[in-house]
Amino acid sequence: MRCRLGLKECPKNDAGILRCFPKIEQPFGMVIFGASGDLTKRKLVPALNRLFEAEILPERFFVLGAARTRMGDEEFRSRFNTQPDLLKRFSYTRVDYQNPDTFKSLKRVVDDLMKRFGVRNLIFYLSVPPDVYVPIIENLSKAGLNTETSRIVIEKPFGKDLKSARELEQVLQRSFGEHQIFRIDHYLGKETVQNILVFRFANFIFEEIWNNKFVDHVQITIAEGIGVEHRAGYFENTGLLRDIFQNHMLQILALITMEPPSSFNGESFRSERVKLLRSIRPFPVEDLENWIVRGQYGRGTVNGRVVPAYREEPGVSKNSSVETFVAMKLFIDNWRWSGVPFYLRAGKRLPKKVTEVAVVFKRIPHSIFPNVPSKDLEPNTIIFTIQPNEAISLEFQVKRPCPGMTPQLLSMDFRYEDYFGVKLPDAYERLLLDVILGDTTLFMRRDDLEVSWELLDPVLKAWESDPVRFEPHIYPSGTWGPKEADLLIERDGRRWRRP
Ligand SMILES: NC(=O)C1=CN([C@@H]2O[C@H](COP(=O)(O)OP(=O)(O)OC[C@H]3O[C@@H](n4cnc5c(N)ncnc54)[C@H](OP(=O)(O)O)[C@@H]3O)[C@@H](O)[C@H]2O)C=CC1
Ligand SMILES: O=C1O[C@H](COP(=O)(O)O)[C@@H](O)[C@H](O)[C@H]1O
Repeated sequence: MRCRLGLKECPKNDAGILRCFPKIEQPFGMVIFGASGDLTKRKLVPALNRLFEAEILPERFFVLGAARTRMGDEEFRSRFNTQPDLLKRFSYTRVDYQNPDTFKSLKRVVDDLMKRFGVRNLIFYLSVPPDVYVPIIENLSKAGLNTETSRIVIEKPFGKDLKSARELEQVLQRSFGEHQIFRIDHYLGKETVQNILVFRFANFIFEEIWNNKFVDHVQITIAEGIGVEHRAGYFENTGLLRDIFQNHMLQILALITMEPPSSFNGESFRSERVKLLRSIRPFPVEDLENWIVRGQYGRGTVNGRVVPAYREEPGVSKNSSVETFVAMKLFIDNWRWSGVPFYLRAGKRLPKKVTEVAVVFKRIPHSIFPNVPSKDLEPNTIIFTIQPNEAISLEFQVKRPCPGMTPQLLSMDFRYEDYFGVKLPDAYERLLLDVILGDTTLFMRRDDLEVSWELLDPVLKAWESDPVRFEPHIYPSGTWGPKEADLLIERDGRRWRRP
């Protein structure tokens, strides 16, 4: 099938990197608040660099870093390993996020850059901890920078709870139109996450079995081997539930379970996603421990390296009760999924970095094979390996090539890199492109946030109200979390996959 560029094959450069986005015509300026931080260095600038190398970015654009850290243009540029011609478009200015006067100076700097580069469209990227969003938005408005042609990108976790998320939305709506607001969850930019939709809705056979008549349970794992790194300033005020579940986990769950939208573009896709989130059963706070397990990594060994406990990390309180691991069980109360348990887990300092979804089907009702009871036959499973080694696998039974009738489980695997022969574009490449183009399809809508916080707020409040009862269970780094997380699924007669 030909793609929107009319190509039957995905073009790639000699490094095997996918190069098939159309060149953008309209000029833009991007102001990155918090540009001295981790996201800018690890994700935003590398994504801009790849778009630049692919000659996708327009001739006229600039990037202005804005943060409190004192540095000049050259020091800012020296932080990044990118094409020199790209760095020529980078500059830096100091701002105090709380001080309106510094935003007046910022406007002077921006106006000058807009003249120099012939730019009208401004993008403000808030790559700062959530606590700082509101003052930045209000000061952009006071300085008159929130023009009709400007756009604003808000990073997850979109506030800290339902109340602050609503306050953030009110401030946002006062300063920008809905079409100008890009609430980013970068998992939606991942090719493998988007492919869940193509797998489900471009193939007839899977949708017919994608329900409680055939599915026994679903497991979603978002595991990381890294710890909090140098992000204690953010993470100590956030925790794993806000950092990963309120956004990435719930978005993946929604794509796996939502009803088919009438169209991918426009509001239909986003509406079906929100409809699904609304059907998740609220957690019973009276016996929350039976539904949600909190963990915090202790000392241990990851990939052969001895690592410190969370509480020993720089910037972390010595008696911090912030969770670095969460496992939960939930139900989706609708016709399609009624009665099917969903087991979700995410954490830091686990044995490896892997994100996968496993749709586990029911066992056969009766075995016709001598000495092979149905309980010994592993069920069919469809596994979406979101990252790394991106793939989709189907596990099924075949006959072992020997006398008798002995089934053997094997896996049929589609691996992106083997099949397409390209390295997948990073999520931020696609999402930055969509921001520049003004396409909000892969971004969160305000009701996405409303619903996800409505679901998790009672959990956060319960944890805060009884810190002793909900003290996180310490687990050794390099393990799959506290044993309580295993009990969560094992008491239902199931077990976590070891991806
Ligand atoms: N890092 C990641 O992998 C990802 C991060 N995100 C989101 O992106 C945003 C930024 O993340 P990240 O770059 O990792 O964050 P950082 O902790 O690196 O903070 C970014 C910048 O914000 C400023 N900052 C840090 N703490 C405070 C504070 N308490 N008050 C005011 N300013 C502060 C600092 O700049 P200065 O002091 O110079 O002003 C810092 O360089 C967050 O909302 C995060 O959830 C989303 C996906 C992935
Ligand atoms: O949003 C976040 O995501 C990263 C993991 O992103 P990935 O694309 O590498 O899976 C996580 O490390 C970070 O804590 C969180 O803020």
